[in-house]
Amino acid sequence: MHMLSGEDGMNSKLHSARAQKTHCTCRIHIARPIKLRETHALTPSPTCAFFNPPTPSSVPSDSAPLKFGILGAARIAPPALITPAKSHPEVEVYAVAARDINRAKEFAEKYEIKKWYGGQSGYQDLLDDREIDVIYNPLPNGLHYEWTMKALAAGKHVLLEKPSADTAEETRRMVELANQKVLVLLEAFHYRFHPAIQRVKQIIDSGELGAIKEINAALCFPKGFITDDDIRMKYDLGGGALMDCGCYPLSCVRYLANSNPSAVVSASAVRFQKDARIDTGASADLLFPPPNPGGEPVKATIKCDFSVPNLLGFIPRWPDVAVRAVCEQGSVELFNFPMPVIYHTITVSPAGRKTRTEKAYKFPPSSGLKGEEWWTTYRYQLEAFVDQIRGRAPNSWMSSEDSIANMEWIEKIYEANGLGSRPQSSFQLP
Ligand SMILES: NC(=O)C1=CN([C@@H]2O[C@H](COP(=O)(O)OP(=O)(O)OC[C@H]3O[C@@H](n4cnc5c(N)ncnc54)[C@H](OP(=O)(O)O)[C@@H]3O)[C@@H](O)[C@H]2O)C=CC1
Ligand SMILES: O=C1OC[C@@H](O)[C@H](O)[C@H]1O
Repeated sequence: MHMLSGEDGMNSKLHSARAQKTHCTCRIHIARPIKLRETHALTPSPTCAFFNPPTPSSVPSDSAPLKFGILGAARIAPPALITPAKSHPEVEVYAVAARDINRAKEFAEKYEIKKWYGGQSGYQDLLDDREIDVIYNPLPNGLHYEWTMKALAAGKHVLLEKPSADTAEETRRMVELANQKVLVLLEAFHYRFHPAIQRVKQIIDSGELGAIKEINAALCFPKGFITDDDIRMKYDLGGGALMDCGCYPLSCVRYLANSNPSAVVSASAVRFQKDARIDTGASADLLFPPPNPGGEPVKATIKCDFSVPNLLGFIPRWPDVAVRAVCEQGSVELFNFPMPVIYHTITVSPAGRKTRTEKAYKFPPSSGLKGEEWWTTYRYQLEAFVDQIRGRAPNSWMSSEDSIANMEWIEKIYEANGLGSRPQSSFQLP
């Protein structure tokens, strides 16, 4: 079956041409081509990116693929690791562990993973598997610390889901152990690795729009997306909207401001009816140091929500998933900073000049940076992670200090909104 939902023949041809260019083996293209005013790239097919990426025709013979083991049959594992791994010649998703052996087996069979572990000792058995080089940790936030510490202690590199832990102290300890063991530990803030957010940062840093004055970022989901029994609603597992989706806008404003905040000006939260320690939505006003000596502090607002109600109860709202920076001589906005491969727009409005729209699915050829237009944020992230393990220079990197600082400010916002930090793990390495 070859199904195209493009609006006209011209767009269909563009899609076919792209499929050939990237040697994409996808058979179903559901992306709706977009009419662009000024583009740097065409819109890739999310189907190709998320479900059926091209597979490499040859594997480099100089080094065996890194074998990854997954802790938990988590929903995020397929888009964040299993699918991106298919197009990475140096990655093999080799094993999975789940608390229930049948679940582990089912997951392994579904995703063609060679080995599975289960039962009470399943997670530890996976860590003890000497074949495994790297652990992907997509456990609930409240278990990130314990299982990352155990994985590092077992000598494995770790790709750790966001937010890195429940507290900054936990993140600090994981970073210390990784450094001590000379292992790579990366918090999976995938959006950072994509050209779209990096292009926005480049525009700001270039000074084209003058000094930055204000940044606003949001990540809000429609009501019903997160159910009451989800790990995100459980305090003991490190739940809460600020932890889950608020950590992105926070990370994003810190990234674009090139610094950490200097203060939380105000913070509020909507509390979950069944557990007042859980926020189903949160927002905070932050201040950042002035970009220039003697200048004004930069103002920032972050917002997250698990349950944005539909209009009139049934009409979904336009998703609030944008970051916008207002500078002295104009503004720049990136719509859909967390999932840019599906669709994104960078709108640059220089004061007194024409607004332009950019797209950035791939780095410009002159940069020498790696990537394909269909690469998801996760695929870019995996490339960088493997490069770092292999001792090659990645396209870009997110430092451990950055992860620690994000947790510090999550805690400061929870302190300011009255909910308090998530519980620190009592786990200690033997
Ligand atoms: N980078 C991204 O885009 C995203 C990141 N995430 C992050 O990934 C992590 C997992 O999220 P998600 O995949 O949605 O969650 P899931 O609930 O689908 O997966 C969590 C896994 O944790 C395991 N687990 C172990 N102990 C418990 C416990 N006490 N209660 C519940 N589950 C337990 C379960 O594994 P088992 O199979 O052993 O039962 C389960 O598969 C979170 O940290 C989240 O923030 C989530 C979504 C997107
Ligand atoms: O990391 C995330 O990004 C996407 C959301 O669906 C999810 O709640 C969050 O964990």
